[in-house]
Amino acid sequence: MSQAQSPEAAEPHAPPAVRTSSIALFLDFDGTLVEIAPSPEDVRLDRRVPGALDALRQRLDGALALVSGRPVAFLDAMTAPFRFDAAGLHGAQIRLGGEEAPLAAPSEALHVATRAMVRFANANVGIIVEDKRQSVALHWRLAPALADEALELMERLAAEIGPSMRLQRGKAVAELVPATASKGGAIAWLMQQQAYAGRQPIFVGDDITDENGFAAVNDAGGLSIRIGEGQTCARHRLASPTALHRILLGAADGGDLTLETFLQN
Ligand SMILES: O=P(O)(O)OC[C@H]1O[C@H](O[C@H]2O[C@H](CO)[C@@H](O)[C@H](O)[C@H]2O)[C@H](O)[C@@H](O)[C@@H]1O
Repeated sequence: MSQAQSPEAAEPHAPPAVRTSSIALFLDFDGTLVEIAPSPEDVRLDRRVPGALDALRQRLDGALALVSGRPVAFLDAMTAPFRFDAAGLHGAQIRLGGEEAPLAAPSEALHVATRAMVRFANANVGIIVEDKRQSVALHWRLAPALADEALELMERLAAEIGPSMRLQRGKAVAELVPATASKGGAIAWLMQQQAYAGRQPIFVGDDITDENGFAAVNDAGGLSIRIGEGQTCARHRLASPTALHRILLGAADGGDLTLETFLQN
């Protein structure tokens, strides 16, 4: 793994000291556990990974969570038959120990915005609307020439909705997300809960949506790891989801599970 370069992390960072048993592991999904695919429903998770995550969760006494822009139900479908602690919808939805706080119903303003997004998608081949109820995404990966127009639409819709929602950019996507939700906030909250408290967090992500998660683990003295290229405040990098799978499968198979395990790849 290489050291990441960023404005705030230009110097190489030594890994923080850590006890073997004291890790809390947070994993993003798209671009991290699975390769980016042409459209949201095309992703495939290596079938060895769910079982490996379950084994790791046991080794970590439960301190393992998925932190994603996807709904928790989607993550469950991907990792079946296992269900993990999860922060879905960029932190708007949290399930801990099987318990999930109820989500507020989406607002009428979000419905209005969703209809505008659907009209835009119907008029433009390759544009996809992903309606996750409390959060709605507009994808242009299959219509890259429409990126500027799609983003302008999303900026306008976010402004029309007002302060209850914020615009979250991602890889060939922009989403309307509840304004109070963030991956960093979700990780910080989980770190205060019994299974996680007192451990050193590791967060692996790949995207602009993961940056405040990286910042949260940096603040907590943990390990931030970005998959792939791009400016980041993560302090370390891995090349690909496959490189992460190697680490997870090796650790699940009884290999080392320390901060160094993540840094030696
Ligand atoms: O937080 P994540 O787990 O990384 O989720 C972020 C968004 O990922 C998905 O979109 C991205 O992946 C798609 C499948 O590879 C790809 O087609 C798309 O271009 C990417 O932006 C997902 O569809 C979104 O709901 C997530 O918020």
